[in-house]
Amino acid sequence: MPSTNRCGQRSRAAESRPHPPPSPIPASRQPRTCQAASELGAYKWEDAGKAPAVPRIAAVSLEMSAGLVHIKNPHLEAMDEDVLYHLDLGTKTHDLPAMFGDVKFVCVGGSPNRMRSFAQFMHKELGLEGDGEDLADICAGTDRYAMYRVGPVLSISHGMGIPSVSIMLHELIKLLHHAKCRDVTIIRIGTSGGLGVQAGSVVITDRAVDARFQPRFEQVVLGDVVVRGTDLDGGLVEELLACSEAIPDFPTLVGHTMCTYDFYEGQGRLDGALCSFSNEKKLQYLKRAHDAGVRNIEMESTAFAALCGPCGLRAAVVCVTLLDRLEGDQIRASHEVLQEYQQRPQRLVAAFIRRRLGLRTAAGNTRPSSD
Ligand SMILES: O=P(O)(O)O[C@H]1O[C@H](CO)[C@@H](O)[C@H]1O
Ligand SMILES: O=c1cc[nH]c(=O)[nH]1
Repeated sequence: MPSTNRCGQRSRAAESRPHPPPSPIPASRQPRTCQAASELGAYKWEDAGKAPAVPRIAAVSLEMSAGLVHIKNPHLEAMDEDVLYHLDLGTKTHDLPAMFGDVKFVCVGGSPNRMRSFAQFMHKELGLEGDGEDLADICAGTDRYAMYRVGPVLSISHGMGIPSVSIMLHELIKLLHHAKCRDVTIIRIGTSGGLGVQAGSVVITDRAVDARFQPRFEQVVLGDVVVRGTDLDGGLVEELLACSEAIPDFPTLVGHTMCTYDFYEGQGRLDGALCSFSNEKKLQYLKRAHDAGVRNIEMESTAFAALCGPCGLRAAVVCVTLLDRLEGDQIRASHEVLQEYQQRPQRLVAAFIRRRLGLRTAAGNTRPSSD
């Protein structure tokens, strides 16, 4: 495998650097760990008040080996209806297997317009009939998220930040499970702030890390901190990087992505309504992040990885960088430039989907509309 892509931008440094050791946490503050491998074994069935007929671990591994999406919640089995409230869908009101059973690719991103424009772009890239202009929003009954279906591709918006993406993913993963989808690949196509990379570069995430540069996602559950791993699919990273070779007009690299709970202070910005640190401290922090292998910063990747992987979805994160955070905080590029930047992850992911489907011509070299 080449050590750089055509633009010479592959970040080997980010891949080869060992994990920095976890920062010491006093025993009294040690969070309850719920890493993917140990999670099932640690689950207490008596807590759920219902033992399954088939040992759950065996049932789940059967589902996984069949490529099915599985949910790790025994309570769902006892429900006669599942209302996916924020998607305006449900198991009694909709025939989910008929609507979604053959979905193979799910693409998610913050903005409803971006995800509509991506769906229209995929309509063209897949050579489907019509111009794709009249695609219906499947979630039109709610204004929380927007969802479009184009052939085997589902395109869904998730809003900004971990709480918003997490709600959408809980319902989306249940939807894919109820629909009996198999072998689903899910990709976040987003925007981000770069670290030491040229604005407009596309970063394929090899590791999603938190604001302490650790590959973990922490959530308070019933008053305890639960920690989940943030593994992404290494094979997908390589496949996506290989697809970038056919799109030479922007740099694509592999690196760690830092996920924060905030756009301003949480990403070390000096330009929020509040700021509690100096420019010097900010730069020290961002340089430490860069030294730890971080090449971009956004606000969903750890939750995305922590939810998708354990449920049997092959997951990847592909984000364009809108600026280099070592050079500033404000995003000053023009509307036109930002629109074109946003299209870059879409073009790469379209090329990937086309390659997976065996469609050969001009992959990635047409452009989405500028919505
Ligand atoms: O471009 P999207 O997908 O919205 O993602 C990035 O942009 C938002 C901040 O502007 C955050 O949600 C961040 O993760
Ligand atoms: O700096 C940036 C740009 C886009 N999205 C982020 O989360 N941060």
